[in-house]
Amino acid sequence: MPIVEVNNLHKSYGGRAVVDGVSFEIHEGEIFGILGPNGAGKTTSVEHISGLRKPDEGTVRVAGLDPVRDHRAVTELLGTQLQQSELQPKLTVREALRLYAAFYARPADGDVLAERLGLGRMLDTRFTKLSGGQKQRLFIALALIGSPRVVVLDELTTGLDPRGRRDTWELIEEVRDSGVTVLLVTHFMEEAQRLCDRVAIFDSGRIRALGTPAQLIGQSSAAIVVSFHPSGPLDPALLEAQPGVVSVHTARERVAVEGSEESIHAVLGLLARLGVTAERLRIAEATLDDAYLDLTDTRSTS
Ligand SMILES: Nc1ncnc2c1ncn2[C@@H]1O[C@H](COP(=O)(O)OP(=O)(O)OP(=O)(O)O)[C@@H](O)[C@H]1O
Repeated sequence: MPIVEVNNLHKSYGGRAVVDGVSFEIHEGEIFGILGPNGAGKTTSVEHISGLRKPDEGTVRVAGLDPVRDHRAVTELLGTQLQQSELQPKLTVREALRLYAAFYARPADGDVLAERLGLGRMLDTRFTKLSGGQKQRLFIALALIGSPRVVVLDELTTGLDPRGRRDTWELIEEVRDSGVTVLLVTHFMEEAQRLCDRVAIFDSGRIRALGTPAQLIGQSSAAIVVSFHPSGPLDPALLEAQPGVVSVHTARERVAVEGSEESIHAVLGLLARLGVTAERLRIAEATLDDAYLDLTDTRSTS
């Protein structure tokens, strides 16, 4: 049974559809990613799962419960990452964990959680004295303090340096491995590709694509980029005419051909027939970033 079910969700503000018929399911034990440009309706959808918004139409269920009607019960099941501004600067890590533990019927042991998240030696440190990465660890700890079955992490690694981001990814994987389902809202494609079991790409209030990162990359029209220095003159129009080729770019004598897997064989076959050698040949697979740009209208609506 899915732990989260969103079915035909609609939400409008001032007559404008912000969430326009969104449906998806999150399976227990997975890391589910939500991606999309600013204003795509990601946070609004997630706030419906947390019971902070009431759908205009459609249904949302968390472990079979209605987040609005059964708000108290859903709060016990769902941990939400807090925004930085919601913490008192003078609170210590221990005080913050105790304070938030008091909201739940079956809280985790704050000291054990702090230890697990690498904050064991920071228990008496005030919030303002923590580094960006330590603050993020504390937010994850606070999201987990109620022993939730699902944890919602919204733009968790924004503002972190590459090292801090990678450390946080490992933490999120540990959280998933401990049996907690993770809903991750992110703008970072690399993060989604590395972490998420499945991803939904939102755009203008709708889901444009949903699947594993590999499936979404496979759906992208330009799944492969073949680039090389041709040993002799080469007409780009001949390359463009090959089956599976999406685009051809030439920069400083290097030719880059984007296309489907089929295009590799077609391009290499053409070069062989023309007697042109592909020097310094590189074949790169598309990333989730390429798939995202392909699948979304990247204009911001907010
Ligand atoms: N309470 C509200 N009243 C009016 N408009 C709202 C309200 N909440 C959200 N919106 C609008 O709904 C749209 C979607 O917002 P939402 O925060 O869900 O987008 P998002 O995909 O999370 O964007 P971002 O990546 O910028 O966080 C935005 O245009 C926003 O201005």
